[in-house]
Amino acid sequence: MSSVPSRLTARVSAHPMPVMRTLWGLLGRHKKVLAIAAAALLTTSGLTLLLGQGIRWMVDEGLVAADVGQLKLALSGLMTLAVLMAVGTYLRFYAVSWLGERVSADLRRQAFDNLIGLHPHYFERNLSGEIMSRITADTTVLQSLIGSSVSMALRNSLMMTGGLVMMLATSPRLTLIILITVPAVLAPIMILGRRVRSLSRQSQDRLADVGQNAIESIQEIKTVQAFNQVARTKVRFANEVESAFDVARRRIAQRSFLIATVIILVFGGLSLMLWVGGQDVISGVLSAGEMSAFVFYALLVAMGAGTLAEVISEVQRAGGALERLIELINLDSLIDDPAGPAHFSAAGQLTFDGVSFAYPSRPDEPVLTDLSFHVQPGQTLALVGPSGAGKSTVFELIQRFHEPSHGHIQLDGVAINSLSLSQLRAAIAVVPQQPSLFSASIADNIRFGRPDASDREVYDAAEQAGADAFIRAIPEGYDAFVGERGVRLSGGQRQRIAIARALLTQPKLLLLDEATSALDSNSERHIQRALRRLKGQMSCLIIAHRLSTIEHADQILVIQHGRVQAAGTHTALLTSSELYRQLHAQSAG
Ligand SMILES: Nc1ncnc2c1ncn2[C@@H]1O[C@H](COP(=O)(O)OP(=O)(O)OP(=O)(O)O)[C@@H](O)[C@H]1O
Repeated sequence: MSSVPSRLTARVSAHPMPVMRTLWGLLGRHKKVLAIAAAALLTTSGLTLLLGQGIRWMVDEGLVAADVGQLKLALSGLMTLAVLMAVGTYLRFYAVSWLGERVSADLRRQAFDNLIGLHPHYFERNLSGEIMSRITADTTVLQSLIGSSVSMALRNSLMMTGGLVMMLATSPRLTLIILITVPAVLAPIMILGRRVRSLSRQSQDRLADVGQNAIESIQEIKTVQAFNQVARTKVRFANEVESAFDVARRRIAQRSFLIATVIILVFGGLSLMLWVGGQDVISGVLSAGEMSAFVFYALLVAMGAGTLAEVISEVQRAGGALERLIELINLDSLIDDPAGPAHFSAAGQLTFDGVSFAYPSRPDEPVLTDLSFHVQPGQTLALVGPSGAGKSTVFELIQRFHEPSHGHIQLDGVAINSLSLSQLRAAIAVVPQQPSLFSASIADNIRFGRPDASDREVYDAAEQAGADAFIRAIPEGYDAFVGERGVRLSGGQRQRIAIARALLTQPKLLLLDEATSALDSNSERHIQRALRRLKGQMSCLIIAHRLSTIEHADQILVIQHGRVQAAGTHTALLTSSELYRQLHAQSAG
């Protein structure tokens, strides 16, 4: 949505040098193909230049001298050159396109590899559609840059240089006229090119907005339709599309103007040259063959300049795309593995020691203040409190999605930020408030945290989570496809699959955030019995609004405004805490 500022692109455009260095680094990994491409490029350019000499030979020795033998010889020479050029061009095209595809695939992977490990806060600031457009659209721009533009630029620069040398050798006077034209061509290219570049970047950003807008509306399609917002959504989308079109239109207008300017300047110069050169041939200073060869080289130079103008603006466009990709690849995660992770074997003892925290997006609003508690291995701790008190935030901190601003969190006596993220997360399993399922089968969803689990283990976990019976009642059973984000299942069914998924990983610390809120009391009792059977094998932290579900917890923390208001067992709290009594009465009523 356009109202959300784009952080991805907030940074001012990077200096071109690091961009070129990165590009070179990426290409440098494929030295063999690069060498083939370079050799083919040099050869075909050299051969093209030789063609001019073939033409001179054909005109002077064959046509003007009226010698059929020489004409034949010249033509066979030209034909041989053409065949060699065909082979060279084949190699060049293949190698260069291969490099384009390879580098964009490498970049796509690097960007995704870095993204998937970034701190979750990053994804709150940057919309998923926008990030995906970086990985797909920007890498495609790059593929065309390396796969054609760079090669075209190099080829045309070579031709221009070679053509100019040959022109000088043929007629320095005429060359002078061309040389005067060149700066007149290059100056407007540079100025207009810069404008095209900035518009290109804007154009890419607008496109990303369009993608994000569509993704959100489609993901929330039922909300959009139920609230009768189809027409307004269409208008909003249309505005995004039109604003993207408008920037694109301005970009192509600049670019068209750039191309038109180049054509006029180049052909103006050529006409001047033909006028002067034609007079030289008439007065006998130049031979007809030399004049033909000169025109051929001049055309090469002119076409080279024209193509360069076009390619330069494309290179600039891709420069923007590459800058953004490099930004993505080099982003450091705020949550990272420590340099030397501690040696660790989890038992499930958890300690919060004076923990305070505010979300990075609202640094001045403390969500947790001086929170301390202790859970022994195998114990169950319940967190209760009004909505927004900070209970789910406690779970986020345990999983190290954020760092506390003060205080320490320890798992089995080790600070969690001195454990590697995989050590920490292997010890924990979570059932979130809104369980997320992937568009795969039920079995695959349960296996998500332990892909190598056997069918038996999957069935057992489902049984403990009270899911086995309903899964078997579905015609395809465990192979049933759950739809995107699990839309084909009910809320309670999704919750039970999420519980099965968590139990299957055999965690030492199980975090249940309103995990049974959508279940009927029968299914809920079934899960509670299963959890009691597992007591001792894992510690359990439960957030619940229905207090009847946590009455048996070893310890209950009553949290309000991010602080512990009271702590104790159910019976103790009923007498000691007014807030607990209120919450209890509300949840019972
Ligand atoms: N990503 C976030 N960025 C900024 N603020 C957040 C974020 N997530 C939660 N908050 C804020 O932090 C506070 C605590 O939220 P939290 O989800 O921990 O509450 P809770 O006690 O679990 O509530 P509930 O019982 O409704 O689930 C709330 O005021 C919420 O608005």
